[in-house]
Amino acid sequence: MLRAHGAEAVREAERPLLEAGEPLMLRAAAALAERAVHHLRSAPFAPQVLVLAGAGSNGGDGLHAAAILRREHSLAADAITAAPRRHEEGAAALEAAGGTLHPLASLDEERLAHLLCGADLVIDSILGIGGRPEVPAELLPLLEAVRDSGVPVLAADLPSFVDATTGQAAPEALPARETVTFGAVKAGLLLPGGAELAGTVHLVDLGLEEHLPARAAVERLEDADVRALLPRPGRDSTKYRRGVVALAVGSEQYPGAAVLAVSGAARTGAGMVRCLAPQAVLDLVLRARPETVGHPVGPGRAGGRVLDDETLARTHAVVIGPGLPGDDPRVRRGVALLAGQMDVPAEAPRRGVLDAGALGAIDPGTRLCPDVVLTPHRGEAERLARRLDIDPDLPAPELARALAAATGATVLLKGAITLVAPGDGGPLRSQDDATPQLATAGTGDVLAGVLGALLAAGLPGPDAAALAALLHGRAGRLASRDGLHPLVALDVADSLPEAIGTILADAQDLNRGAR
Ligand SMILES: NC(=O)C1=CN([C@@H]2O[C@H](COP(=O)(O)OP(=O)(O)OC[C@H]3O[C@@H](n4cnc5c(N)ncnc54)[C@H](O)[C@@H]3O)[C@@H](O)[C@H]2O)[C@@H](O)CC1
Ligand SMILES: Nc1ncnc2c1ncn2[C@@H]1O[C@H](COP(=O)(O)OP(=O)(O)O)[C@@H](O)[C@H]1O
Ligand SMILES: [K+]
Repeated sequence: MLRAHGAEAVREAERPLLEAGEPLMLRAAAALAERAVHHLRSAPFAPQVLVLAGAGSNGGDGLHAAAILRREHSLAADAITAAPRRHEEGAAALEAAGGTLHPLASLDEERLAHLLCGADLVIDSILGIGGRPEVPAELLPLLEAVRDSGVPVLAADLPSFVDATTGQAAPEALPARETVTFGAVKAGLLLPGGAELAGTVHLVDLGLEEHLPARAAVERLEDADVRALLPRPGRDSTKYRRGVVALAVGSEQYPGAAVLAVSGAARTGAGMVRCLAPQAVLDLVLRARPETVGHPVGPGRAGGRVLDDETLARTHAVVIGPGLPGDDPRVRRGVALLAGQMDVPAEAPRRGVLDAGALGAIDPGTRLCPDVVLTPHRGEAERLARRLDIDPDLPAPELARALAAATGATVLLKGAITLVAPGDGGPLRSQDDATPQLATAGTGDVLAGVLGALLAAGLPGPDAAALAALLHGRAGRLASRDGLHPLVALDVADSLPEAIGTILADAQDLNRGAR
């Protein structure tokens, strides 16, 4: 699991080390220089490095790195000082190593273009964790020139003009090929804004770990977490023990959503998938997925329960919403079931997914638990926020958190980066596994099914949600050959087994699973 921290937590963790006289900046600079050398390994003869240096400690990192590149790697490294002041110690080190510092104010357009023309790598060390997401006017031409030059950028600690805690970024901030981050991954590198600019994140150990708070600000599941979390069938498994998921999905208007959600659940390894839908929808579902257990709903049954007590007691999670109009009786009943407002046996499921049409049934009085996951995209999240008297314009992390706090449910906010705000107030999860090819109708229905299967298997809501986002994203990447070609939603469901298998096989511990 990747654990990221905000600026304050990092400063607090650094404090005791700095007080003990640990040379943190020199360690950071050495690591930065090493990564620069790595990036220049296939550069032409006598490559040149240009450091953009601010006046704070981030500038110090860049200037010391340039000095190390000169002293220890005999590379031509010079700097542009991007603030009226400069980091004096770093500047002295670079000058002592024979480097040149060009004050930005002394460079006209032509001279700047000339410097960039000769550069093989730019190190962005204008601002680090002290940075705010606004670019001063005098720096705009510099950033534009670097961007236009196409020279690869290595960011020191985090891309400049990104908020290390929230990820908010100035629109003019420079995208990096790699970010060499010091001591701890910064939360802003995993959140929308910063994540798009960071490139690959390379963490440098500065010995901060034991001083960081036990609780991260943002977490991200990685392959090893999938292997730890994903339940695998064993010799004593039965279809009931693996988890039974019931999906109230699909209507006359949107029958296909049922096929997609059911396929997502089945392909994730649910023990049994029940589908509660009108007969015409069930016919379609059964043609595509004959293993589905159908429960017809419709005229004459609209007021009554679809699953009897015994069946409900042997169902472990529900998915309500894909392909349902807001006034469908299954929505009202499903939300009431998950909110504990229905007269059902104690074993009836209180965990599940509320998606699409079901999100409209949540009002200020709805109290849910963290094992219920709401799965809005941005538009749905904003509509829900208005109904719950939450500012719909909040940045995504705050919006997800506010919706979770207001409902008690876990909120999975879909997007290029999918955020999960746990209903119990636990650390925000941020998953960046997807491809823009997933931006096509119906892929969200598949996600709801994946999540339903994981909840039915017994995973806690926040883990199930982050894991579903990861598996769905990976399946999307497989189905589109890493974003190369278009996909349709059913391709995503069909790629789930391979996505899962590839992650599990990578651990070479296949014999732990079923044989
Ligand atoms: N504290 C430590 O022990 C270590 C810090 N290190 C580096 O130090 C960095 C933090 O250094 P600083 O606290 O000096 O902060 P920065 O170097 O990030 O920023 C310097 C100052 O610039 C100003 N500023 C912020 N946003 C601005 C904007 N948009 N336009 C113009 N000016 C702006 C602020 O006054 C800020 O304090 C880290 O990111 C890391 O790179 C490393 O050397 C490792 C050790
Ligand atoms: N630009 C994008 N990059 C990566 N993933 C995306 C992008 N746009 C959408 N997605 C993903 O595609 C899915 C779309 O879901 P949703 O909007 O609910 O679609 P639908 O309602 O048509 O099923 C979500 O999982 C979302 O995270
Ligand atoms: K930086």
